[in-house]
Amino acid sequence: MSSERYRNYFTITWDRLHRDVRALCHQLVERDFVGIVAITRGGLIPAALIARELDIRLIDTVCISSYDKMAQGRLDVLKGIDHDGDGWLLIDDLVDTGKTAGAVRRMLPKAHFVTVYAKPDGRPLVDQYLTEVSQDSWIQFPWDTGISFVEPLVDQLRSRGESS
Ligand SMILES: O=P(O)(O)OC[C@H]1O[C@H](OP(=O)(O)OP(=O)(O)O)[C@H](O)[C@@H]1O
Ligand code: HPA
Ligand SMILES: [Mg+2]
Repeated sequence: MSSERYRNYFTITWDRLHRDVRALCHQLVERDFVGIVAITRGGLIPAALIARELDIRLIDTVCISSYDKMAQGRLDVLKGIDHDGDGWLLIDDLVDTGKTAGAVRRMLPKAHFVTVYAKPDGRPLVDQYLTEVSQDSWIQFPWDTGISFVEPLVDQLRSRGESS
């Protein structure tokens, strides 16, 4: 699928991500989980933070490749798992179209599936999420971005010939 369906950026900083994950943990802390299954790669970062908050040491992965930057491609399962997810917490960073979540749900039907961010099309596939993001927004994660210098506005305009 083409990246033209995204019209806005929803930018998440490290600090925002950490606060959001901690808020999600408040909704999970009363439950007992055997362990965590993280969906690579995006699920690995929230999984590590959630494992710390909930004191979970047993962490497994489902390894999936689907998007190439903003373009959705064929979904490849590189590593599956040999149980149905009963008692396990399944974590991804986000659900967008729901294609990845649908495939993992079929593998682990009994897992409790959470994401930090959810777009409307994928939302029904997860048990819990923290923040809803519009379907036409691309979520920019801190591991995909960096801090860079921004030229003062007057200099930007001068170099474009829009100001004296
Ligand atoms: O709901 P969907 O439309 O399937 O999109 C959601 C998936 O896309 C992203 O992973 P991606 O394939 O980009 O790989 P990554 O986790 O390695 O970055 C994200 O981490 C989810 O796993
Ligand atoms: O909005 C998104 N941001 C980052 N990765 C993604 N993979 C699917 N949708 C997204
Ligand atoms: Mg992913």
